[in-house]
Amino acid sequence: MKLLIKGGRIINPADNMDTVGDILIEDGRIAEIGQNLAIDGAEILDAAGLVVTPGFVDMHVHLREPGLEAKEDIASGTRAAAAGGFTTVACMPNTKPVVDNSILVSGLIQRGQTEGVVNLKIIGALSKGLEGKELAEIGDMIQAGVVAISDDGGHLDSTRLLKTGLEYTGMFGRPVITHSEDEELASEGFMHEGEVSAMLGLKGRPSVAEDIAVAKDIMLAEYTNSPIHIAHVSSKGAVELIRQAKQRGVKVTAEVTPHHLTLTDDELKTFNTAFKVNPPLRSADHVEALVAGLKDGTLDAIATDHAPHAFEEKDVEFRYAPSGFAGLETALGVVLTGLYHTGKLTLLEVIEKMSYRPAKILGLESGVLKVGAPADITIIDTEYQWTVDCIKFYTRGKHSPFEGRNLRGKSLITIVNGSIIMQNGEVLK
Ligand SMILES: NC(=O)N[C@@H](CC(=O)O)C(=O)O
Repeated sequence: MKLLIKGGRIINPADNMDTVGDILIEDGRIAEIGQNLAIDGAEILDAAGLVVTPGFVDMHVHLREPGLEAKEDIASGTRAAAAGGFTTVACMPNTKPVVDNSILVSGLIQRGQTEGVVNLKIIGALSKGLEGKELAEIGDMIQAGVVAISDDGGHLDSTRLLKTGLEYTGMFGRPVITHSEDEELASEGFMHEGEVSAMLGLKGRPSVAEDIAVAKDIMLAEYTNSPIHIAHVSSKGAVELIRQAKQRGVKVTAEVTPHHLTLTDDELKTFNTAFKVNPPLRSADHVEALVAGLKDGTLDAIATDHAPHAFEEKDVEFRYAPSGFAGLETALGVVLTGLYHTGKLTLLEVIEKMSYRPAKILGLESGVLKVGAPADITIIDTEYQWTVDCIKFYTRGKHSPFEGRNLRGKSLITIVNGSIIMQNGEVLK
């Protein structure tokens, strides 16, 4: 089967390519990139006026399988990914049971192949049951194919366990991904600690809880000389700590979410649970530092932290609602509207942080447009205007902090391993 994408603006961050041209796909891989390609028998996809990019890679999603399928499962979550322009997602192990052994990992990889419509990568737990007491079967899970190890959902407060986990995971060249928020300071809070939390009378999760945890986690990575990846960075202190660590040569990478880059704690004034998330939405000074950190490369990747919950779980009083919300279907629109159309990031930078960088961090072959690479491609319209309507989401998580917002920019076509799986917003499988 041959597919020819014609006349699109091809942006490939790996080699700073930004040119109008054609891409030929054959047998699931990129066969040729060039001008005016004419191939007999190829299906033609007209991309004139559109941007052709490496398929997006979301290195931080919660697909809730196994055990929490009322919130999401691999079928619904990977369809949401396809709708959002993602061709690969890596799912976190905070499921029921926790993904902390190779049997579960192999099962999920298999489910990904039968139920998933995009490439599914698995992240295994660092501690058994996410309890922070004993190491999970890290070596076995890496052999079974996990791309990283993480106790995401909470901070691994045990320095001893994190040190051993880093040493062990580092031996395999894989990163430990940390949810860096000091539990003792943060766990009783509902939102960012600051003026707004004082006004609302809600206990806060102070930014220093994140700073302390990031400092500690980076020190352990530096000591063990092992790769660490800081998930969903949200505080300006954390950005500065990561910046300094990179200058010292620590093997640290970091991600930031579309919501932390564009929303502040002001939104919480409505007590709308769609804005409740960990780490919390912070004040404008933090948001500014995150955008600056993304721009200067301190923060490597944009990841959604797609964390869907069942409608009725979120539809309760603020205090009782679980943290997290759907992110896969709004990510590109939010980032283009908030960062690209405002001139804060170039289009190449946006694409780099949504495809090339996260693929590199996870050691994937994708994230690039080059001959021989898997044909994972996203075609986007940067000018497409649309309004977020959660009811239309493919994800089961029908809460989004962007509900009702007008966004500019959308992925129109998602191609996974050479097959078109989403076209004009509709997932075809
Ligand atoms: N990000 C969130 O607010 N929620 C995540 C877990 C977490 O990282 O707290 C979830 O799994 O629901």
